[in-house]
Amino acid sequence: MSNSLTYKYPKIFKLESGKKLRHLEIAYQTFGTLNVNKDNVIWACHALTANADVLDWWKGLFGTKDLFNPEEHFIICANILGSNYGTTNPLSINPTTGQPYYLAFPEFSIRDLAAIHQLLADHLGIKQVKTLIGGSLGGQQALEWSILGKTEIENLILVATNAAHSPWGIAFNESQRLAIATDRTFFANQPNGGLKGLKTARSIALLSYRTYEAYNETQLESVNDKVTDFRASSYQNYQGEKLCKRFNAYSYWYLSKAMDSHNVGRGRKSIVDALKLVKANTLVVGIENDILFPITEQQFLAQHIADAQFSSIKCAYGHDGFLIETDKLTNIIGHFLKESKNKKIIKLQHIA
Ligand SMILES: CC(=O)SCCNC(=O)CCNC(=O)[C@H](O)C(C)(C)COP(=O)(O)OP(=O)(O)OC[C@H]1O[C@@H](n2cnc3c(N)ncnc32)[C@H](O)[C@@H]1OP(=O)(O)O
Ligand SMILES: N[C@@H](CCO)C(=O)O
Repeated sequence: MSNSLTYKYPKIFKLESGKKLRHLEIAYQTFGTLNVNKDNVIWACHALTANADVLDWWKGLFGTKDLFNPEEHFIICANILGSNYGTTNPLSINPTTGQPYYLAFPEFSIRDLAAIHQLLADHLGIKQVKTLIGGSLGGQQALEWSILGKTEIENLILVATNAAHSPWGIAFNESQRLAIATDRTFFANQPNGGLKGLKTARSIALLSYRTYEAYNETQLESVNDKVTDFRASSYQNYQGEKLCKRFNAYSYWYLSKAMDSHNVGRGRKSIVDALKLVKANTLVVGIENDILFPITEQQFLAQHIADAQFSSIKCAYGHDGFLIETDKLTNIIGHFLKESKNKKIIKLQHIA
């Protein structure tokens, strides 16, 4: 039912910056079967450190017993450029030197990630996506892809994301890169270069993914006499080390820069004009106490994307709630998709 595949793009991929990437490989997974009408595609875009296995990291929303069910849908998720889960990334071999790229990897943008989704869709012969969904950096890609307008996207679901990355978000990312850059091994260009820095970067990032309340709920001490060795300290260390076991500092560096670059208004008349280019039935979901992508950003998206619906969920976790609150997302998205289907039937009846 699930397939792990790689598409080797036969041409040179031209990045938004004008730089060129040879030997682009896109690692992706599919779940389920494309139906005869080719109209059951659900395309998920992953966030910063996830991978193409959407049934693993978004379980509860994607799975045999879930809303996006591979027995009914053809689910596709591609690992993004720069990430270390199979797609071309800074540790891949640079065909010019025969050595891994490391810091010679070209910088890329969210728009490049969207263009690569388009390449894969073309390769798979997919002209229509029933539902395109992404949260956080995944939502940024989904939005850019919808604006690109080359594939017909029936439903677009944007969760905890924005139209342009905020100064606040960029400042968080820059602080994480500063942490990586203090680790001199990062500049030695070796597979585990910068890991100490990456640990600190994840610790900083976590503060933006969680909330004051979440730390109180999970890390409060049960005794009052401690002066050191706090649970919250151990949690930060643990989370930093956990990421270092499955990621690398170079991918993190480049992906965080791509996130900073996100601005749908770039090279277009304005952000508002760019949002007007979205043709899909759109649902925007915000998390009420998300400090990284505050709810005003999703309200803005819903205000400027034609006929978009807006919904919010409560989650003590904050931003990472988009990965955790799958029951709430299932309710909201399920309802939206039902309404969207009814609207389509009424439209078709009208035409007939
Ligand atoms: C190959 C792959 O694994 S890639 C796919 C996995 N990653 C992704 O998809 C990226 C997106 N996912 C995420 O960002 C996260 O997994 C989330 C947001 C969904 C959940 O985060 P989690 O870290 O699981 O939850 P939370 O913040 O509550 O932390 C729980 C962990 O911290 C540990 N922990 C909690 N308190 C402490 C403490 N005081 N000291 C040390 N460790 C602690 C728990 O034991 C638990 O450990 P575990 O992850 O080994 O089970
Ligand atoms: N926790 C998410 C990032 C939040 O956008 C991840 O590690 O991918």
